[in-house]
Amino acid sequence: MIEISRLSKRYGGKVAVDDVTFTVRPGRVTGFLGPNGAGKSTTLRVLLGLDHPSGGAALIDGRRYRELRHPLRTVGALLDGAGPVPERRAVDHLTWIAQSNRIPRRRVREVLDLVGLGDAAGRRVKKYSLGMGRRLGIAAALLGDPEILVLDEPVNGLDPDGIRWVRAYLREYAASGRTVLLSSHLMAEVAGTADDAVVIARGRIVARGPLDDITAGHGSLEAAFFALTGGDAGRGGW
Ligand SMILES: Nc1ncnc2c1ncn2[C@@H]1O[C@H](COP(=O)(O)OP(=O)(O)OP(=O)(O)O)[C@@H](O)[C@H]1O
Repeated sequence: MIEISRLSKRYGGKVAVDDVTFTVRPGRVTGFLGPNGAGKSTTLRVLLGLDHPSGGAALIDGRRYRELRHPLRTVGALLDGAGPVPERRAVDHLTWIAQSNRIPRRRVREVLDLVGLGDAAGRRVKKYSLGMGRRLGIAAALLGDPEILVLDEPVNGLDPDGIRWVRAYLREYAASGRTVLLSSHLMAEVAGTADDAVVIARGRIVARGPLDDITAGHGSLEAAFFALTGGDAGRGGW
């Protein structure tokens, strides 16, 4: 369970996240949706202990990330910017993460096979395509076999096969009673994968709840979003 309560984050005088509250429940895929610059990554960075909140709290199973005893076994994350050393082989990158988190080495092979990189395990990461890099990031998130997955824009750079695989995998993950938070600026992506949605614009939550409730009366998630925000998608585009 993820609980974000009254979370705020300012960078200097700029408010990136403003009094944000929502819950992500087990057994469901929750889409975290908003235009570029809405505050999604900032919220996730605070949740994963990479940034301090200016106010409020972001808790994982009732604790701050830094208080978790086995962080990677509790929550697996894919965030932009935290890539592997390009010279490293994929298998070595994952082995290093596994060893530093007391995760059995055999799990490295398992996750590489799981994401379809079994045959490319020995290749240097700099030779990977964008899509392969995404798959490797997802493999790293899965290493600790966590109860909770937090993925920021996981399908960026993936080909249609990869997108289909991520969708099916996340659905299966949630169906087994685990928790999935999927951040995206792509409405169709969230509409096709999530059970619940949290919609953020300009740092504030504009809607949250079951996807069907949010879209009810609007025809589509896209129509709902523009109705909720008065047609203003925020600072960036979708
Ligand atoms: N380190 C920082 N210093 C200053 N401003 C920041 C910093 N990080 C984020 N911001 C600002 O906070 C706001 C929210 O950014 P954030 O990256 O959380 O949005 P986002 O919803 O994840 O967008 P995207 O889909 O483009 O990643 C933006 O206006 C951004 O410019």
